[in-house]
Amino acid sequence: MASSSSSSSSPPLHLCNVNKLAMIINRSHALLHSIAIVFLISYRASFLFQETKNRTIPTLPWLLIFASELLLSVSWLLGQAYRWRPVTRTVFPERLPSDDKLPAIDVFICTADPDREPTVDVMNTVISAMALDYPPEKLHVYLSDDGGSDRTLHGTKEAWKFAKSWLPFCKRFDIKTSCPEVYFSGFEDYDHGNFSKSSVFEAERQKIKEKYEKFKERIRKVAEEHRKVVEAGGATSNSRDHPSTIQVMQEYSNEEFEENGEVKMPLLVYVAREKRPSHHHNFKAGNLNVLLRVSAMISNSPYILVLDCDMYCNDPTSARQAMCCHLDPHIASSLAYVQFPQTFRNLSKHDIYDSAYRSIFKIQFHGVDGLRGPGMCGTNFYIKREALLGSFKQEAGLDLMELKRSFGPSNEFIKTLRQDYKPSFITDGKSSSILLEEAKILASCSYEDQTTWGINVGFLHFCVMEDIFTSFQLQCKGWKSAYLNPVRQQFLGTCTTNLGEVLIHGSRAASGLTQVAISPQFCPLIYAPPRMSFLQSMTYIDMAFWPLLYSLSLWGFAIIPQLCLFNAIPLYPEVSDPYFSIFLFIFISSLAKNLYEILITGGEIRTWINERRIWMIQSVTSFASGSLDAFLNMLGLGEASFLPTNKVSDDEEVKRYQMGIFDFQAPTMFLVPLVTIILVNIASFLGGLVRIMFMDSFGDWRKMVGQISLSFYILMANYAVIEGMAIRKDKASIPKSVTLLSVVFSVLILSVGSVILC
Ligand SMILES: O=c1ccn([C@@H]2O[C@H](COP(=O)(O)OP(=O)(O)O[C@H]3O[C@H](CO)[C@@H](O)[C@H](O)[C@H]3O)[C@@H](O)[C@H]2O)c(=O)[nH]1
Ligand SMILES: [Mn+2]
Repeated sequence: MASSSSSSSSPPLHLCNVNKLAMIINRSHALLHSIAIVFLISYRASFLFQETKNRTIPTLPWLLIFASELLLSVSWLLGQAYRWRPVTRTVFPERLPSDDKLPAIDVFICTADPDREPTVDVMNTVISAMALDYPPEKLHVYLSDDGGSDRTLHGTKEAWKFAKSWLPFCKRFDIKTSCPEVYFSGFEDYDHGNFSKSSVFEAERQKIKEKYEKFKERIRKVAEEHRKVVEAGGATSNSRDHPSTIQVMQEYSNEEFEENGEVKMPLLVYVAREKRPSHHHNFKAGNLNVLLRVSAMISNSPYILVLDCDMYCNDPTSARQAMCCHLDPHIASSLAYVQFPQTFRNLSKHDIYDSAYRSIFKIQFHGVDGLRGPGMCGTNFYIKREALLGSFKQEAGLDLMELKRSFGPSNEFIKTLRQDYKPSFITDGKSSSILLEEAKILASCSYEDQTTWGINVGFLHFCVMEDIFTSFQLQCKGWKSAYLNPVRQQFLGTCTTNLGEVLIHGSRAASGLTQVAISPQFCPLIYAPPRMSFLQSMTYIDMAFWPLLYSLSLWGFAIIPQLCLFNAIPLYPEVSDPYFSIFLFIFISSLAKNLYEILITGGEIRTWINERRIWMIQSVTSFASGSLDAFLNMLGLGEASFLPTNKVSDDEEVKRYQMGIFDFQAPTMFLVPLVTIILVNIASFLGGLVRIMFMDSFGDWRKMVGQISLSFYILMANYAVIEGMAIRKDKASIPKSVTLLSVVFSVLILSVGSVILC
C-alpha cells in the first residue's frame, strides 16, 4: 500500500497511501454508469439504422443531441482517469537531514502590474517567503517585476527593511502566520501558546505592529505621489519599454547585519527584465525564464519555489515538507516538482463562482498523483532546476556551440549547468559585480533570440497556460511529480470575486488549452500516448479538450431539445419506455456522484448547486469564447493575451460575493449568450406547457416529459440569472440593453432554428 516502504536503515521521509475505499466506489460507479451509456448509445444509434421513410422525427436534431450526449460522455469517461487510483501523501519533516545538509532553494515571485496587484500585498508575499522555516543562508527570494515599476522597487526595499524586524520576531515567538497582513488582521488565532500571555511578547508585538503600519504608510505615500504625477500628466516608468534592473537587497543591510550577527536574513533580489515593444515578452513564462537565468548567476539553487505575487506562504513549513519528497531516495531521481494546492484567503462560504477550483484540488490532483503526478498549476510548487534546464557532468565533453544554441551565448550561464558548479556570488565579493553585469545581459529582451528558451528549455511559452504545458512536456520526458495537500493551507492567494473576472479568466484558460488541443504538433491525442501511460494520457487529453467538450455539448443541451419542444418534436423516449429510465439513471447517477464527492471533501449541498450552475454558465460563455479564440488564433486572426487578473477589490463587489449574490457587471459578449439561452428555455418551456394543457397537438404528452424536465432543470439551476434579468434592479443586475439584445437573438434562434431543424 505504501509506495515508499521504509528501508532497513532509516524510516521513510514520506508515505504515499492509496485511498482504497474511494478507489472501489469510483470504479464500481464507473462500471454502472458506463453500462448505462452503452444503452444510451444503442438507443440513439438504432434510430439512424431505421429506414428514412419510417422515421417520425427529423434526423438533424437527433444527430445533434446524440453528438452532445457523446461529447459529454467522452468527457465523463476521461474524467474517470482521475478517479482510478487516488492517493494521499504524508510527510515526516522531522526525519530530514540536519540543516547543513539541506539543499538551497530559490523562491521566484512574479508580479506584473502595481495597479492590479497592490504593492503592499506583493510585499506581504515576499516577506512571508523570506520567513519560510529554512536555513536563511540557503533561501534566496527573487521578485520579478514585469511592470518594471519604481513603486515595486521601492516596496521591495521597504519589505527588506521591515523583514529585518519581522523575521526575528516570528522566529522568537514561533509564529506560524508569517504573512504580516494576515497576522495583524486579527482573524488568525495566535498560534504560539506559551508566549501569548507574556508581557514581553505583548510589548514586542505592539512594537512590530507599529513598524508594520509605518511600512504600509510609506508604500502608500509612494503610490499616492505616483497617482499625482500621473494625474498631472507626468512621465512614469513604462511597463513595456525599459532597461533591465537587478538589485540585491543585501547591500542595504550590511551595517546591521554585521552589528547583529544573529539576524541572518535570506537574500532578497529585485529583478525587472528589459522590455521593448519590438520584442515579445511571452508573459509569465518569459518572466520566469529570466529569473531562471538571473538566479543562476547569484545563487543557482537546485530547487525553486514558484509563487504568484498574491500567493503568500501561510505556513513556514512548506519547504521542509516538499524536501521530504525531493530527498526521498525512493522517488527523488525522477521527481521534477512537488505541487501544493492553490487555496484562497477571500473565499466566500457561498463561493458562487467556484473560485476554489474544488474539484481540481480535492479530487483530480489526488487522482493524478496516483498515476505519475499532477500537472503544475502555475504557483505553489517546488521544482528541481535540473528538470527545467538539464545538467551535465564536466567530463561529458559536451559541444559548447550546441549548448549555446539552446541556452544562448553566455558562457557564465552555461557554466552554472555543470553539476559541480559552485555559486560564488555570495561568498566572493569580487566576482559578484561581474556576475551582476552578466545577469543584466541575461535579463535583456534579446537574449533568447535564436535560442530554444521557452521552446525546449525553461518554462515553455507555447500557450498562455505555461504551467500546464510545461508540466505536460516534463511528464512526456519521463519526469514525475507529487502532490502534497496538508491540513493547514500552505499558501493563500486572492480568488476572483466577480463574474466578469471569472469569465475572462475562464476564457483565457479555455483558449490556452484549446490551443494545445488543436495544435498539430502537441495535440495530446497523438502526442501523449506514446510518451506516457494510458491513464495519464487520458488526463492530459481531458485537460486540453474540456473547454471544447463542455462548450459544444452544453450548447447542444441548451437549445436543441428546446427548439424541438417548441416545435412538438420528441427527442427522448416516452416515460413508460424502459429507455426513459436509462436517461434518468445517467442524469441522476452523474449528479449523485458529484454530490457524493463534494460531501466527502467537506462541501455542502449548496456547494453542489453553485458548482453545477457556474459550470453551465462558463461552458456556454467563456469556455465557448475561449475555444473559438483558439481557432481564430490558429488562423492568424487574433492574439493571445495574459492581462493579470485584478487583485484589487471593491467593497460592494466583495459584499455581494460574500453574500452569494451574482455580480453581472460582466462583458456583454458573455452575458448575451447566457441570457439568450435562458430566454430560449423559458419560451420553449412555457410553449411546451401551454401546448400540453390547451392543445392536444402532441397526441401524447408523455413523449415530451424528458424535454420539459430538461428545460425546467436548466431554469431552476440558473434561477439566479432569471432573477438578475427580471427581478433585481441593483447596479449588478443584468443591464436592460443586454436583455433586449438577447430577446432579439432568442427570437432569431427560435425562428431560424425551427426552420433548419424541424
Ligand atoms: O505578463 C505577465 C502576466 C502575469 N504575470 C504574473 O503571473 C501571475 C499569475 O497571473 P494572474 O493574473 O494572477 O493569473 P491567474 O489566472 O490567477 O493565474 C493562474 O493561471 C496562470 C496561467 O496558467 C498561472 O500561471 C498562475 O499561476 C495561476 O494562478 C501573477 O503573479 C502575475 O503577476 C507575469 O509575471 N507576467
Ligand atoms: Mn491569480
